[in-house]
Parts: sequence; C-alpha cells; structure tokens
Amino acid sequence: MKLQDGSAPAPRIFASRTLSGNSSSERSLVQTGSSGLSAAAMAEPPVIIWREEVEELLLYRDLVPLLEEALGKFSTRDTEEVIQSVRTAVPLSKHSGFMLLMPTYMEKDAVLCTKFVCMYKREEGSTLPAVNATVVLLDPERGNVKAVMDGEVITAMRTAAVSAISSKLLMDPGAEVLTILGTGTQALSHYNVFTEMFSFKEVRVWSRSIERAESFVRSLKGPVTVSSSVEEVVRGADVIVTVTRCTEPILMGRWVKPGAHVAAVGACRPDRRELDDTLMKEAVVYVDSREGAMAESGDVILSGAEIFAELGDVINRVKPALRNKTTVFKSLGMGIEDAVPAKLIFDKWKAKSSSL
Ligand SMILES: NC(=O)C1=CN([C@@H]2O[C@H](COP(=O)(O)OP(=O)(O)OC[C@H]3O[C@@H](n4cnc5c(N)ncnc54)[C@H](O)[C@@H]3O)[C@@H](O)[C@H]2O)C=CC1
Ligand SMILES: O=C(O)C1=NCCCC1
Repeated sequence: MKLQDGSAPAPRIFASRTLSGNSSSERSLVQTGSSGLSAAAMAEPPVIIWREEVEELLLYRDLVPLLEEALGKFSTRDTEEVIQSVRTAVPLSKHSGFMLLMPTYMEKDAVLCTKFVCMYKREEGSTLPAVNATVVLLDPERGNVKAVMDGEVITAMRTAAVSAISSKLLMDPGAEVLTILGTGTQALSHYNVFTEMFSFKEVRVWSRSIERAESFVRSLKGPVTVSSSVEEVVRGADVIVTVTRCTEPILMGRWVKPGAHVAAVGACRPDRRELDDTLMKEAVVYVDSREGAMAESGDVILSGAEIFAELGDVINRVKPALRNKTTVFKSLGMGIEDAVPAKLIFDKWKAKSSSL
C-alpha cells in the first residue's frame, strides 16, 4: 500500500469516526453500538499495517518454523486445527487476471484470516504488478476485522519460505548448486531465504533476457552466474526453483540431474505449465494441498502425474522424504500460509505499539 507520492504512510489506528462517519448521531451509534452494546463490549477498531512495517516485522527465522508446523496441521485435515477449502478464483477477463479469495480458520490458534490476491498476465516491460495482495485478519469470536495488511511482502516471503521447507526436507543434504528460473519478486524472496537457510557453493539465475538477469543479480549480495539458456543453468543443479509467469513448459526433465529437487512455484492455473511431462512423470511429486493441486496445477492435471504426498505428510512422518530420487514440490499457495504470518505480524505490531 502506497501513498500517491510513492511513500508508505505511517502505521495508524483508524479513528472510530473514520469507519462510522462524523455526525454526533453516527458517533453515538459507534459508542453504544447498533445492537446496544456498551463501549467496553465493542471491538477495537481495525489497524492497517503497511508494507514497510510488514517488512520490518516479518523475519524468515520466525516464519519458517511456524509455517512448517502449520503445513503439518493442514495435512492432518483436523477441522479443529485448520479449515481451508480450495480458494475461489474470480476471473478478471478484461484485465487478463484473476482475483483469488483465500479464507482460513485455525480454531485452536484462534486465527481467522483471508487474503485477496489478484494475479495478472503482464506484457513484458509493464510497470503494473503481476501479483497484488491484501491480507485481512479477523476476530473469530466477534467477526470484526482486527487488521488489514499489505499482502505483497507476506506473499513473497511465505511462498519462498515454503519452497525452502520443501528443499530442507527433499533435497540431497550435500546440495551445492541452486538455480533460479525467473528474476521477479518471487525470484528475489527465494534467493533471500535460500541463501539465509542453506550454504550453496554456486547460485545460477536464468531470465529470457540476459540484461534482466544481470540487472537482477546486481541487486543481490552474493556471487551469482547468469544465462539466458535454461538448459545451461539447470544441468548439474541440485535444487531448481521455477518462479516465472510462463504458460508453457520451460524446464525439461531431460536436463534435470537425477536426484535433484525442483520447487515449482509459477503456473498456478489449470492451463499453465512450467515443467514438462517427462519431469512430472519421472519425479516424485509433492504438493502443498492435494485438492489445490488437482484443481489448479496445469503441471499436475495436464501431465497426469501422480501426487505422492503433501509436504505436511512428510512433516507428520506419514509419508517419506525421498531425497535420493528426483523430486518436484508443486507449490500453489494456501490460505494457512498467509494466516500464520498475519498473526505473527499482528502480535508483533501490538507488542511494539503497546511499548511506545
Ligand atoms: N505458488 C505460490 O504460492 C505463488 C505463486 N506465484 C506465481 O509465481 C510466479 C512469479 O511471481 P512473481 O515473481 O510475483 O512475478 P513477477 O512478474 O515479479 O516475475 C515473473 C518472472 O517471470 C518472467 N516471465 C514472464 N513471462 C515469462 C514467460 N512467458 N516465460 C518465461 N519467463 C517469463 C519475468 O521476466 C519475471 O522474471 C507467477 O506465476 C505467480 O503467479 C506467486 C505468488 C505465490
Ligand atoms: O497463494 C498465492 O498467494 C498465489 N498463488 C498463485 C498465484 C498468485 C498468488
């Protein structure tokens, strides 16, 4: 969320009158409530937590263990732990996009949350965002909104954190070479968390345009090699992250080293692909959600590949982590992955505000 001059406003608490108008009759409605509730029994007004605050409050070292725990809870299908159905996709045909609605309830953790995320096909060079998200945290008892948060950083960091968890579980422990296909928002968050959590000897990046790859790499801290040939960066890589907006396969199984781990993050619609049939059929396929993958993943649906397990099944030790095989983690994103950082950010925000 940004102001018109591009800067982010300071975090603030909405004044009650902002939500309910200025007139004294409207204000008295706020103080006693339309249902006659006393002010003490009324909910706190919602807060807005802007992008810069999210960036400050959300750290991978807190997020990764919480997400790992949450993926395990999701895979138990225990409705007291998590209620989360496959998200609703509203087509925005005029703008070549979709709005995805991602509600999640975690009863035991008292977290009620939804994300609205819009995703678009963008022309090369477009300055508009490919993904734009807002996260809303509610009080499950009263149903009021507690916080509205910028969702772009949450989406970038939680997606990368889940890919890092898949790699921690499924890559060869001696993995040395990381390859990232794509140079956008997700490429950056994946680079950040993978280099924070693991010690790769070599990092390679691919983009269709070598200039874009070079400019992306200039923004990074460590040494990275670039190429505009997917085959060149993929051959010999131990871990391959695909974070593109492509709609046809770009990663071919014949280039992938046996035993490599692929975290496939793009192609989140049933008609989109990033990986070819050879890779999908030869690899052991893990997903975040079986239902989600069967409804939304072109790589799963169109290849006819069998899903071996959810990441949560591996975390719960219900299914093995087949590290010596070629593995694909097909990521689609789930509401619980947003609910967890939303609670974390809100709790930290409250602690920070009350200490001021
Ligand atoms: N699995 C999940 O939870 C999530 C998945 N995504 C998906 O991840 C992908 C990347 O997202 P962002 O980094 O936010 O997008 P972005 O627009 O910032 O980056 C996209 C990258 O793909 C490249 N690209 C675009 N069209 C291409 C094509 N036809 N072939 C090859 N490369 C192409 C761009 O040059 C850029 O490097 C998108 O497909 C998005 O929908 C995004 C958020 C969460
Ligand atoms: O889970 C998400 O967030 C997204 N998934 C698919 C692509 C857009 C964002």
